[in-house]
Amino acid sequence: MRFHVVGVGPIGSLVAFHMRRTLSPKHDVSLLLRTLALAKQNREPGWPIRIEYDGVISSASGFQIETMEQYEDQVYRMVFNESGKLRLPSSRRPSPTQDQVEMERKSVQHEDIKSLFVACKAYSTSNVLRRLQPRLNRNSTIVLLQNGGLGVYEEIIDRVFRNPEERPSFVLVSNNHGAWLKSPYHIVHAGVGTLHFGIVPDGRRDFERALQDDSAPAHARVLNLDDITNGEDDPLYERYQSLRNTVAVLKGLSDLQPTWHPISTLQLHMRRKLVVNSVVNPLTAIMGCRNGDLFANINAIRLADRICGEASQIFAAEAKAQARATAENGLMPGGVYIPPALRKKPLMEEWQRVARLTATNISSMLSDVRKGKKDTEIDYFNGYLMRLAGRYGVFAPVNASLVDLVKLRTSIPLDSPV
Ligand SMILES: CC(C)(CO)C(=O)C(=O)O
Repeated sequence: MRFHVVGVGPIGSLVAFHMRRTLSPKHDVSLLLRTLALAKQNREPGWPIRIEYDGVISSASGFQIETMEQYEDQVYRMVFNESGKLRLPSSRRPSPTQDQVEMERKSVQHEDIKSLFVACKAYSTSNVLRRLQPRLNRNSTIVLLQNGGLGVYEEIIDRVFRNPEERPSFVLVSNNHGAWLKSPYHIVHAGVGTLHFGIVPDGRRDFERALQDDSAPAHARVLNLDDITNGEDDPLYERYQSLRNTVAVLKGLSDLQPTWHPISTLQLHMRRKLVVNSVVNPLTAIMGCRNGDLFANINAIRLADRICGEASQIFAAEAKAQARATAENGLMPGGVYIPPALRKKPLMEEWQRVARLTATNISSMLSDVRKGKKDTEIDYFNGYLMRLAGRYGVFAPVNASLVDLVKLRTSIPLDSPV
């Protein structure tokens, strides 16, 4: 089987490296680059990716390379002439109808993508997926590896794959590894963390069936690949084969410490990570400081206290609304359960733990600001919290102010003279 990786920055490269090292050579790992210019940055055979860990450099090669531009360029040249006008196939034939154009487009289309690991920035993900949409279908699997995954997933469902029947399967990942790009295709794995992941339910199949198995004590029940699909006798085998294989690959990336969770547990991990990013990223980006400058600073702690306080109120309101909806549907009337890990104190402890652990890091948002990028992931961190706050009627002025401050920061040139 072929596994594609799009977004070959630090995390995409780290995952591609470990995939290539773990998988047997009969499986392909293709790096899907956005531009031909990126493809030209690495001319070595097999396209080696180097990972530096504790000063030791290891390399993996044998990747296939595809570029999105190459594909789109081919499509473009089939359909349009040099002056950008619709090509007439021959002087005798009438100009092509929209259907014919579509057929030509399909004929130059690359093979379908079965399994796609997406590690590009949150703000470019839905555009990238829209460009790749012709190659993705309901038998494909998409793994979302980026920060801000909850907001990214909602956006993709809303803007790209609107029809649930035709939608690929989705795997969400909460990644805690710290990595940075030393030079193209040379990544420093600075902080070993974990990969928590879960399958988004699709209402067709219970991927967590093993957890209901009464024949085993609750603590001994584990998620089982056979609940995704157990082979060719399954009428939905074609639909879920790529999902099963993708989950098997993720489980096998042992150096990245992966754990497959039920979706409710995964959402908990993602919400905690969301709050960490909503504290560390905007504060480091606005102040131009390292993560480690925050966790012991009294003013940073006071600001973080308000961010975490608002976040915990939002999560509590969300839990109440969900309990109400469940009771209204007559499904499981009962009390409201707010996971203790989403209360203010544990959230405060979590961002301080991560900031201490990644003390020497330059956060990804500060790095975007320093590169002069206009886009940052703020809409997927504090901006996502704000959207939840609006949905559940919670007042979140500190998160709202941070969104504005980060946007102000990126709209004014850094250190412009006064
Ligand atoms: C956890 C943290 C803040 C580490 O730098 C991060 O995820 C980021 O920089 O985006």
